Formats: sequence, C-alpha cells, structure tokens
Amino acid sequence: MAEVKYKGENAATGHEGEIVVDIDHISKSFGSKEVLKDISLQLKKGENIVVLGKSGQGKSVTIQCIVGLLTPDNGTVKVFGDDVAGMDEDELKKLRTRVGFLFQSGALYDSMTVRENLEFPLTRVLKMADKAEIDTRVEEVLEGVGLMDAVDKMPSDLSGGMRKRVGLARTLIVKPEIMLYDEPTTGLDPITSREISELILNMQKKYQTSSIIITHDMECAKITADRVVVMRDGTYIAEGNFDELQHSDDEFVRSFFTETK
Ligand SMILES: Nc1ncnc2c1ncn2[C@@H]1O[C@H](COP(=O)(O)OP(=O)(O)OP(=O)(O)O)[C@@H](O)[C@H]1O
Repeated sequence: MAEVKYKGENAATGHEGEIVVDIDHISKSFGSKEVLKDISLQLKKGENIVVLGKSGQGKSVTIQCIVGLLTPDNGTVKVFGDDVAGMDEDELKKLRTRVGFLFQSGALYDSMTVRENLEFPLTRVLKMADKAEIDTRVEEVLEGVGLMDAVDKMPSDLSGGMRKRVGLARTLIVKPEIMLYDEPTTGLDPITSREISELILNMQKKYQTSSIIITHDMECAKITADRVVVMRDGTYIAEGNFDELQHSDDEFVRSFFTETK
C-alpha cells in the first residue's frame, strides 16, 4: 500500500507538528474476515482529518482501536506517545477523558434532563464536586452548541438535531484534546447537518481540538477537513486536501465527490 504521508501545510492551526495519534501499520481481522489490512495515519495537534470509505470498510474499527475498545492484531496505535495496547484499565480510563468519541447513536440518558446528562461526565468521570464550577461548564458548553434554552428539557422533547448537539456537548464538556466523530451528521436534514459540521469546526478553532471525522457527508468533509483520506479494502489509498481529491485521477476517489450517499 502507498503509505499515507502527512501534509503539514494543510493543518489549519499547525501546532509545532506535535503528533497526537500515530497509527502505525495496523491490521485487524474478525475470524477469517480481514477488515483492516494495513493502516497508517498520523493526526497532528489542531488538525481535522476526514476519513471517507464505503460502508463496512473498517472506519469505525479504526477509531475503536484508538480508544482501546479494540486491539489491532498487528501494528501499534500510540496516543499522546503511549501505546494504547499496553495500557491497563486505569490508563485507558484516563485516556478516554482526553479522547472524546461521538458514535453514530450518540445516545443520551432518556430519564435525565439535558443538564443532568451534561453533569454526568463531570461528576462521574472528572469527579468534580463544586456546584458553581459544574454549572459554569454546563452553561459554557450549551452556549457553544446553541442550546442554552434546552437545559431543563428531557431528550424526548428534543429534535434529532438537538439531541445530536447535546450528545456533542456531553462529549465536549470534559474538554477532550482529541475528538473522534463517527458519522456525526447521519440522519440529519441538510441544514442541521451543516450546523453540526460548523460546530465541529468551531470546536477545533476554539479548543485546538484534533479530530478524526468519519463521514459520508461531503459537505461535512468540505467544511471540516484539513486533510482527507480515502479507505478501500482495508488500506488508505489516497490522501490530500478536499480540492485535490475532488480532482483526483483515480475514479474511485472521485466517486465520493460525485455520488449522493
Ligand atoms: N466487534 C466486532 N466483531 C466482529 N466483527 C466486527 C466487529 N466490529 C466490526 N466488525 C466488522 O468489521 C467490518 C467493518 O465494520 P466498521 O463498522 O468499522 O465499518 P465502517 O467502515 O465504519 O462502515 P459504516 O460506514 O457502515 O459504519 C464489518 O463487516 C463489521 O461487521
């Protein structure tokens, strides 16, 4: 496979080149099914990478390897310089406070208000106890996603787009340094999708967050990506910025930019 090269000039906020996620030649099979064959990728501080690929290509498996929910069969994943496979439960817990992930479902606790959903990671994960400090964090993050009015509502009273935004706020409230987004705009109307994409971009700018964004939504890719990689048959076959790949010589790569997903 052609190794994915890092193009530093595409990084939006270029933070002295610090590599926060280093995926080095990983492979992963489930039974006889080889899902990841040879994946290498480096995410730099402050950078947004979008991963494109058809369904079932192992994009989600890759991000699960980054947070230690899955372990690669071969190769290494280092986050902030440490090998994830070598971490014990405590180290993994700590890692997951620094790496936020928003999975497709982005499930909220239905029996809790928006405020309680947001307080949960602060009190349970960060063990915060100062009520004033907790309130400030909740208000700050809700303002960030434009949902201050919804603070006392139940998730069932919110639209799909609003729930997605609360899910994002709940992930962001612990101020993760890395964000992993698995299809953040799936199932949303075009206007709400654009709002979520712009939110992802704002979070990157505001907190210098580094992100890997898996999406089929080309508008989301266009808005958020400093760099795009294309996955096929368990490897990355192309990388570049949005415009470069849109005009790629490779028909498969170009197809993402012309097909309606
Ligand atoms: N824990 C697991 N056990 C067994 N098979 C798995 C597991 N996780 C993923 N797979 C398989 O790995 C393949 C890739 O799954 P993955 O969810 O990473 O795809 P994807 O590229 O994210 O696709 P999509 O866009 O549809 O979400 C699928 O065939 C899936 O069934």
